[in-house]
Amino acid sequence: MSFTEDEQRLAQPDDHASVHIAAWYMDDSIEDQRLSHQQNPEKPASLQVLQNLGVLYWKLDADQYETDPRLAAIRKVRGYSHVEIINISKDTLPDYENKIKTFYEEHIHSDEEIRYILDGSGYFDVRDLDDQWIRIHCKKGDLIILPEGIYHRFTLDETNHTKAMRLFVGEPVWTPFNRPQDEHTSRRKYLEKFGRVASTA
Ligand SMILES: CSCCC(=O)/C(O)=C/O
Ligand SMILES: [Fe+2]
Repeated sequence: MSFTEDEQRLAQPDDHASVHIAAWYMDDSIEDQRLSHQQNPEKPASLQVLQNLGVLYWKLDADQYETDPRLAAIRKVRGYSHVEIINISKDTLPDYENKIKTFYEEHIHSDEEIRYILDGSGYFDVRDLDDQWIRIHCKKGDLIILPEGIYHRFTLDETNHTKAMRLFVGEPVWTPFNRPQDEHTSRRKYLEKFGRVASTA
């Protein structure tokens, strides 16, 4: 498939120079996962830090998602043929308690995780290369891509509601592989691409 210059430009992730992302290194407290868990003093993580871990980010207009040319270009250029919407709250998500537990287990996937927040908010936590948690506060209009093989988890925040679009290339596979997965092909690929481990292939 070929793309116009316009589509390629529109599909470019936001740049750390022009966009601020709400992300920070977490404290070690085992208090309620929905709290912000900022360190004292706070230790922000820039979009550049996240990009170095393979995380991509766009700020879009969630009120226009059905007609947004930027979202259309991202989907076309990156091949996201599958789209579905998940509405996460006690009243809207079947099997809510189990799902919330599963989302917060540290895991990887064998594909990218692509999430576009249409309403509400929540936290994606990702491990950096020193195994520190970075918490990303995703709100309405945030589209985030976590690369294949990155250790991560998700939780609602204190608003207790996230409505998100989940995108996928082809037939979706949502399977989480809970840590430890150090021998998993996707984990090894991730470390070869973004980590400090030399390729053995
Ligand atoms: C905000 S979408 C729900 C979380 C999810 O799908 C996932 O895979 C978390 O890692
Ligand atoms: Fe996940």
